[in-house]
Amino acid sequence: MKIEELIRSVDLVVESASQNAVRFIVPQALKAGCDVMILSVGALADEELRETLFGIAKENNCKLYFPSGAVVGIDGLNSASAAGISSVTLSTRKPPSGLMGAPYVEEHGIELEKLEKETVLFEGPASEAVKAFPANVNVAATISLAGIGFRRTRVKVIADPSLSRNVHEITVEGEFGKFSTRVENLPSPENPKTSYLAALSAVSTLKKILSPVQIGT
Ligand SMILES: NC(=O)C1=CN([C@@H]2O[C@H](COP(=O)(O)OP(=O)(O)OC[C@H]3O[C@@H](n4cnc5c(N)ncnc54)[C@H](OP(=O)(O)O)[C@@H]3O)[C@@H](O)[C@H]2O)C=CC1
Ligand SMILES: O=C([O-])CC(=O)C(=O)O
Repeated sequence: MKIEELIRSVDLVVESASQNAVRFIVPQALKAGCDVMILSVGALADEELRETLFGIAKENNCKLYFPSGAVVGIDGLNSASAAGISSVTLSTRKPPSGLMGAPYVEEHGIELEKLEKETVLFEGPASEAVKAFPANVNVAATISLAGIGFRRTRVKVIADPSLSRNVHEITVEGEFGKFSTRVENLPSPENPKTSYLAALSAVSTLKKILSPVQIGT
């Protein structure tokens, strides 16, 4: 069955494919009246696409869901953003093999397999991080959407050969005070590229959509 036919017969589309899939499928799905859950959140760093999607969702009275993905702390960030937030930082540490193929790594000729100790590969705003590492720091996009946007959210990407887990640390400061979170993610049993928690967050978001009881922000 073609995508165009499929979206006419469903209530909710779950995108878990790629940033290109977000560009291609999500506008069509929203126009067809579907709610949409997006995992390739990095696509939303493109301001034009972001405003288009938010606009179509509003016009068609559809919901766009962005699960917490591979990070913890989006609940606190959501609460904190009801008042002023002064800074949000994300530090992502991955085994070098988890960063292979990233455009930033290719463009800079970084020889990941030769790294012997932890190495900071990138430091900059989330707007650049998600383009440099589209399959690795979608979490930076989710944090940007929940908090202070893609330009003000600061991201560090570190390759660490001593790691077997994907480690994401978030620090947020604002009128509420300050919090820090750290998660050490095991890979998904069926897909070593992606943290298991990201898949679980999609399952949890589905349950939240269907449940009459909502817990947490
Ligand atoms: N929000 C978060 O915290 C996280 C988000 N992600 C993101 O979620 C997405 C899925 O992750 P993951 O499962 O690890 O990715 P994979 O690359 O392992 O799998 C993606 C699958 O989607 C297919 N696909 C990609 N683009 C299209 C398209 N345009 N139309 C149809 N099928 C398509 C691919 O097919 P083929 O191989 O044939 O191209 C592949 O089977 C990725 O964008 C990833 O970056 C991942 C982890 C955490
Ligand atoms: O799975 C992870 O740890 C995070 C990830 O790839 C992403 O955010 O794109």
